[in-house]
Amino acid sequence: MADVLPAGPALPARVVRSLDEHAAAVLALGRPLPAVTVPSAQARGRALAADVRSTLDLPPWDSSAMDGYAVRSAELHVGGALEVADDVAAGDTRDVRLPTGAVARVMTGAPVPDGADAVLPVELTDGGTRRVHVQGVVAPGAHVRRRGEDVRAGDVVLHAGDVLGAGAVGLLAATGHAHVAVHARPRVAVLSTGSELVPPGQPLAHGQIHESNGPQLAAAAEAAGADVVAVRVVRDDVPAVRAALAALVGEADLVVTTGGVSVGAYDVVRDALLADGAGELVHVRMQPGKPQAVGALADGTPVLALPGNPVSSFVSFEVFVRPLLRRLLGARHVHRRRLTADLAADLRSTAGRRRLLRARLDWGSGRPVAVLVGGPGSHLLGALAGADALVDVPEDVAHLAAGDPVTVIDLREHDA
Ligand SMILES: Nc1nc2c(c(=O)[nH]1)N[C@H]1C(S)=C(S)[C@@H](COP(=O)(O)OP(=O)(O)OC[C@H]3O[C@@H](n4cnc5c(N)ncnc54)[C@H](O)[C@@H]3O)O[C@H]1N2
Ligand code: MOO
Repeated sequence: MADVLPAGPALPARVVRSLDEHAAAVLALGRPLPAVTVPSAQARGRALAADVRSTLDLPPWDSSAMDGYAVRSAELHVGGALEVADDVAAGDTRDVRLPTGAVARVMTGAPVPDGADAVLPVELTDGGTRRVHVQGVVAPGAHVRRRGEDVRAGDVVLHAGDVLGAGAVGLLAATGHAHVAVHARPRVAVLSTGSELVPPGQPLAHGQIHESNGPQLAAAAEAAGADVVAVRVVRDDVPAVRAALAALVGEADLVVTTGGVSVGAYDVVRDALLADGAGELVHVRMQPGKPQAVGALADGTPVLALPGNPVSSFVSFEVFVRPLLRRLLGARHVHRRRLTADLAADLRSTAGRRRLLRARLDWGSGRPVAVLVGGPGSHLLGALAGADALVDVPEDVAHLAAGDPVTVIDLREHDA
């Protein structure tokens, strides 16, 4: 499969890989980080390190689903009246027993007294507080939430590898877990290289541009669950890049760089990683994202070197960095969801390289239609913010027609 491009006179050799081959090689660099215990209320976005079992039945006792009266359903007759023997609000901790021939007023979420088998909603009565006039009847079991009907004590309610969304945080609290074991968040350092880069907010001289890959990658890493510990910029100078990488030893679980991995005279990340001995240059048969490199810090921390073009670094993050981050995070599902969409317009590609094209999904007709945005150039940032999907054009496809089904990578954030 993978072969090696012949090195030109001055260029180091590159491994040639398909996108999937390189993605698999990158994913193999990481394993889930060790477990840590965190307050459940702060666990959103974290991946569980172990299965979680409920400590109790849910509901923990029979409870009322309606405001009304706890009754013996057999005692109800339209037009009849019954004594209201008790009044049970939510939070009432007494053990109440319903006398024969009487009802107890109950509120939603209140315990249903022993002896009652149903709740008569207040709307089916005159709302009386001493005696209540019955205007309708209910069947046994009506409006009673049975103990344990939702969750049983000891049930596994969440699984190792689940990434916790808001619903899971609620479930942890409801099942009695103040703390939970999750994997540590991956610490990510981002290093942008380029002597042309100037921070946003500072004036640009001719030949300079604002540094945008750093903030972009940091935001993408945070959205993937990482803890971004550094976003730094280095000029195109091999010793400076090596020093910047060395300074990250012990600080990060993953280093992501951009720029300087191609074939230019000042492609310094390439040279710095090779100089450190652990570097591998890769030519991925894809566009954008062709030039890639992988290396390691002195302590073995992986370094993923992405191309500098903003769209290339964005797409490379999606298909190479993000799955590895999700693996470090401990997530069971490391890949984005894929959907089938209809292509909005004809598309030409180049057989021999996989294309990942930015698109916006139009759901107006009920099924997704992929509208390409931003054009093919890897420098075209203008429309990037409007893309919520990447159309995946296989290596061997040169033409697709409007209406053709295509696989798209769904970039929208989902829990789990
Ligand atoms: N002769 C060849 N030239 C290029 C080839 C090739 O095969 N032969 N490949 C092209 C492809 S494809 C890509 S992708 C780029 C990747 O190059 P590098 O990774 O070495 O990136 P740079 O040259 O440093 O920068 C490329 C481009 O992106 C801008 N950039 C870089 N960093 C940032 C940043 N942090 N924020 C915003 N913009 C950034 C930079 O100014 C350049 O315009 O190489 C092609 N060339
Ligand atoms: O492969 Mo480069 O990433 O297009 O611009």
